[in-house]
Amino acid sequence: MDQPEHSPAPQAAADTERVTPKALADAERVTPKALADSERVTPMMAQYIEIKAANPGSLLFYRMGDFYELFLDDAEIAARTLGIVLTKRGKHQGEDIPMCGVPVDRAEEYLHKLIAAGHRVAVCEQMEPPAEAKKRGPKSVVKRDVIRLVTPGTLTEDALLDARRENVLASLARVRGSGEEGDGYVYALAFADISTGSFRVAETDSTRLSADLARIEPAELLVADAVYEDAELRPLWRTLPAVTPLPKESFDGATAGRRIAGFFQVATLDSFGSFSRAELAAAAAIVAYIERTQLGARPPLGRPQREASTEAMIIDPATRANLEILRTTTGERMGSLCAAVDRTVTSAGARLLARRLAEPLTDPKRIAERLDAVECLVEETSLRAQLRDRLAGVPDLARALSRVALGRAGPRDLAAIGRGLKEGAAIAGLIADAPAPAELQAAARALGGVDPALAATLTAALDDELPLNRRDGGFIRAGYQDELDATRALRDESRRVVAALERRYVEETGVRALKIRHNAVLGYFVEVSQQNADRLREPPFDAIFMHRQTMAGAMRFTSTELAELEAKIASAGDRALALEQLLFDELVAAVTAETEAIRACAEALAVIDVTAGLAKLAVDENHVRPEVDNGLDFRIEGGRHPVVEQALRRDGGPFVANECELSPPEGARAGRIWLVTGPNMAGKSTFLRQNALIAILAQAGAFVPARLARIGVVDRLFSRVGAADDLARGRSTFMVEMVETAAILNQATERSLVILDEIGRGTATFDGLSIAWASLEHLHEANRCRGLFATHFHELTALSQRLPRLVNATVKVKEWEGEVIFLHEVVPGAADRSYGIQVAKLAGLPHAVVERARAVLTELESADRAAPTQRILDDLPLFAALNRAPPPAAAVKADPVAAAVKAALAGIDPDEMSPREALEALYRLKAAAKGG
Ligand SMILES: Nc1ncnc2c1ncn2[C@@H]1O[C@H](COP(=O)(O)OP(=O)(O)OP(=O)(O)O)[C@@H](O)[C@H]1O
Repeated sequence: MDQPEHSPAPQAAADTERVTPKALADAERVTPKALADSERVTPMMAQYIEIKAANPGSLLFYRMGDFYELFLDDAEIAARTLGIVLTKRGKHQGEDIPMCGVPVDRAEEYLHKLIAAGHRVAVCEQMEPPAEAKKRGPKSVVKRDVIRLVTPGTLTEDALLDARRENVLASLARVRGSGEEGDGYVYALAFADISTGSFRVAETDSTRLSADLARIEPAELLVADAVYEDAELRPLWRTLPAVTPLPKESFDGATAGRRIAGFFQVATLDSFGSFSRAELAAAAAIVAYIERTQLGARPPLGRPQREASTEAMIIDPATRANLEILRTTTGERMGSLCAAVDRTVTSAGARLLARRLAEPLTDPKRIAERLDAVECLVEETSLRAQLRDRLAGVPDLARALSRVALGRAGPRDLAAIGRGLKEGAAIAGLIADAPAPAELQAAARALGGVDPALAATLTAALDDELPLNRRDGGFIRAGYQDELDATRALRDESRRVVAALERRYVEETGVRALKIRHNAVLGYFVEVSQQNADRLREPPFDAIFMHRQTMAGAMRFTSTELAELEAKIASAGDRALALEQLLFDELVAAVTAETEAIRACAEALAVIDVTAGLAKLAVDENHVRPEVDNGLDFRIEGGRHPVVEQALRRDGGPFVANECELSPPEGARAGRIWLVTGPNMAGKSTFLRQNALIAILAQAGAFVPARLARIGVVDRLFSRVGAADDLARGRSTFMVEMVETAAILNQATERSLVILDEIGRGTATFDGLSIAWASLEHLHEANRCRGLFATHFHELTALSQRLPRLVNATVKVKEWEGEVIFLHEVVPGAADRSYGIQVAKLAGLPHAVVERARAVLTELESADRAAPTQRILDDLPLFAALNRAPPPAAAVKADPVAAAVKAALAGIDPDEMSPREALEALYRLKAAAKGG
């Protein structure tokens, strides 16, 4: 059948309804009512202005026919961001009105670009057909309303989302606290992903706020106006993609509980567990914002889960960036820890894995539960393979469910839920037959929580090939409903009757080129060429055919018979479509009734996918189960860097495994610090990072790239590796380095793991050496943390004489015919030189520069480099600055000089000495103090 020849002209309305530029520009300043009353404003513009003013801060997508139009500033912003043509729509008082438009069927693509560029968009739809408006009079405008605010944190469409990344909306509440700590405020974060339904709350404080935000990675953060304006916090906003200030009422503690209860349709929050005032305020702000942006539609949010502040390993933003946990420093997934260990086969699995890596656990019991599950699937090879096979066919249940709940679903979303539930049931069966540990059993139970009849109904109701939109119809399977089948048969039969009628007319008139066609304006009509038209206008045919339209070269007619047939076809087609819409609503209702159970099912599938993926990784990459307990050990044997190892393998090179022992020495109550020296390019940074990554993997519940790993839970992980400017915050490279070092020295505890790479490098040698020296002493004596400290200041190795838990380690190299060969092997001891010049030569520095550098180095080395170090060690114990008790007795005992002086003093009795004997004793003491 022919398509309609043209659709109603989308621009027609704009042509007739003139826009007043000044009025539009004033839209946010002048009351809409006043403007609407003004005679300069057409009814359409009055409507536009009113809607624009009601949605400040958003670009307005104003629906006109097949386009969303933008006007004035909105148009200029959109045209610039989207790279589309900016046109003009009329003039007023000499001013042009800028305008641009995007076609409705490509709106998602443009929305995506605008949101990614940090804008928010109010989508304004026509709420009635234009014909309806006409009935109210020629000047009436089509009713329009904003049906949704699209913001970075409230997206649900697949086209707008990254399948493998969560899209988190967070809110930060601040209330006055009673405690003296920090800045006197209590903070809480609430964070939800409305595309999947997760919803959590956690308390935080001013010192760990940035670490928590880095962990949560919100796409959009909501804060109260006053918090937004806080000068102390402002720099933090710049690190986030979008921050939305809201009036303080959104965070009002008095109404928070009621608002949350209202959203979840419960009378009280008692069954939700207990929440602090700040937590309630944060959760209420999220709920209110969702209601505002979704205009009443309710996404399938789970009840807010409360997180204890000690639940996750704290990792500050700099450490996350340095260790490239979810993304590399250049922002790509490829090359990150997450990409290297991800073997999941579903996007929900990939999202959960990223979340687990972003927040490793600190409770050995929960870590062991995850590890038990991974271990089970490491051993059960065939179960693992079967699970992964099944999982590969599981669609993104959570996101489909969210669209269903928000009324944005198409037939494919419903089918995805049906398919997901069916696969889920099969997966639950596989696990039930296996000796599965608690975590997998719990997941299998969740999979069994959905009524199997739902999946059966969805499969029976929905066709195999489905249209994208419900309004297109044609998605209900034949045989599902008798009434629909009968109506469709009538519709299709009628079409055959049209074809038969056409054949009959051809025979009766003898006009072979006669056609029955269809368009939106005329409906069905008979069309013949101009030459044949006269035949139909003569008796006897003029009694049958009535002239409708003359075209260039063709003439159109209708007949009573055709009109009757048309009515029958149209009504059957409409009725079939209407029946399908009813059935669609019924299916939506059936799915919505099971929201909680389906969400639990989606989560369980993600858990199984992550577990099976980690098991596959462990087998493929030869990872082992780490032992994680509440002690202070950190012993890694045969440790490897998961990312570098895989990269080297691609290039055909072997990775050299290394040991790391930071456990407390016999009798000590704090762990060790390794001082790693070694030539450039030897592998110091790789070694440092690999141990941090092993800690993250172990506490996330994954097997680790090592032969053995025993780890006492790490509460906070710090790393200062490499240096980068933070020009946005006005900090130089060295300043950034010092700010990060300060945070470590102020916050690291005995339970922490600290990775410091070449601190003090960014300033003059002696300044740098002194800072590195004092920092190392502080870490050892005050923080007492486990740590790895890589440096090119060889002078620091002398400190191990004085600091009992400091161990020197170096990365081995071989020198051969003046060239340096990297062995990448970490061994006890100190490096004697840097081989910087050899590395520079390898890098292709001009020959003349290399030779000159060698000469300068020889000069410099002839000066005695050890002397100043020895003096600091002997005469200036920097720990005195710590204002703490003297070094422990063990340290004194270990120092032969101190022991000799002590022994000499013990043999002296001043009351029994002559002046000469006293003078001799003094000389002996002086000699002993010099180590002589
Ligand atoms: N254990 C290892 N086995 C094999 N190759 C390694 C190993 N460790 C490092 N490498 C290789 O050596 C390169 C240099 O490593 P890395 O950057 O860690 O050196 P570095 O000692 O920190 O150097 P610099 O002091 O110049 O910063 C890496 O890119 C990697 O390819």
